[in-house]
Amino acid sequence: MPAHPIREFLRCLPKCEHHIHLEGALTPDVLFSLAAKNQITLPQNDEAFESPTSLIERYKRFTSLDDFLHYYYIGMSALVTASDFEDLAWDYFQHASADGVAHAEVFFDPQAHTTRGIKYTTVVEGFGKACKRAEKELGITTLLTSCFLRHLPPKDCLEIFEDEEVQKSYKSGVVRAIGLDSSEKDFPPENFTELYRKAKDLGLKLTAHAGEEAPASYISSALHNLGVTRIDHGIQLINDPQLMKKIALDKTMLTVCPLSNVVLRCVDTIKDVPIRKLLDAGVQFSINSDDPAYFGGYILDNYVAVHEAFDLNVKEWESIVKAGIEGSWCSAERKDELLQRLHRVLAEWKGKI
Ligand SMILES: Nc1ncnc2[nH]cnc12
Ligand SMILES: [Zn+2]
Repeated sequence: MPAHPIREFLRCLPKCEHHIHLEGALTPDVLFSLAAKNQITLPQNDEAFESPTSLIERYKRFTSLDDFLHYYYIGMSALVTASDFEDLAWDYFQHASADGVAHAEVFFDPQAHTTRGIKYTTVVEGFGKACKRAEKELGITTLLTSCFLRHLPPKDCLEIFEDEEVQKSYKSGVVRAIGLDSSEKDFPPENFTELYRKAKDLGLKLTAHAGEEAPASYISSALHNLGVTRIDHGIQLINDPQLMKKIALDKTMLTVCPLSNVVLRCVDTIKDVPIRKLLDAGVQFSINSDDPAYFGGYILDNYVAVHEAFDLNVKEWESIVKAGIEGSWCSAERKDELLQRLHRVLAEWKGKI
């Protein structure tokens, strides 16, 4: 028997990760070494940037989503070359593989790089190479999602969406989905209706962060005005029972990020993440890491934290992992393969936990 049987059981489950910002996998150590290599000056008037250790300490004291985003955008300014992006994503995929991730749908923020003079093609070349390598060497199927920064003017988002290289990446299938992220309050989904209409016309998959800090009305707006088929975070859904019923009925998946919600103070403790309420209401959701280098854990740490807080039984874990597989944007064959793998793992663990 392994020393930590529950952790090992959760590791063995064929997990799908749907909510991980690749830039959020940039650890303080890598951030400092890239900044030195690329001659990027980190803020000198903020003592958090004295060393990787002081940065880690600062990450323990985030007060809100915006407080985190301030550090997130500074951190990613150290990324310059295609190989910086590739190494970052490869580091994430290795962690994901060690945690038993079978399929990973990963976000990146093009505008956070193009607005500081990095070419979109550089970013996509690096991330794309790491995705291919993860498929080949780790057996993880992948999907790249380009997120738009909602704190920027919608016309800027449209402009980058229409850029020739960006369009090429969609049409070639290197990037297959769009998302909406960054500061949430005061930047409602309906501002991006035209962008999402155009993305839908291209056949891209659609998701958006909604109901992380802002109210459940952001979730209904993302569904109705943007036509998304998935909601990132969505924890405020529990404040709108009618909408919760509809989301359960439609099998719209939420990508819940428990450690993130605690660190960014959307909830007080993991026990306040509405896992039990979502399960009881029959809402489909997956469990994800969001920004693992900033929130103290990768996907398995999130699974373990949920297990410790809610003491879920095997049936409940089966339904969560199954929802993640069924809600993934991979092929029907891949879903079947993962469902079969899930059944094998459950059979192997029967009676052991
Ligand atoms: N949790 C989060 N919410 C919104 N935007 C983000 N970008 C990276 N992490 C994010
Ligand atoms: Zn996120």
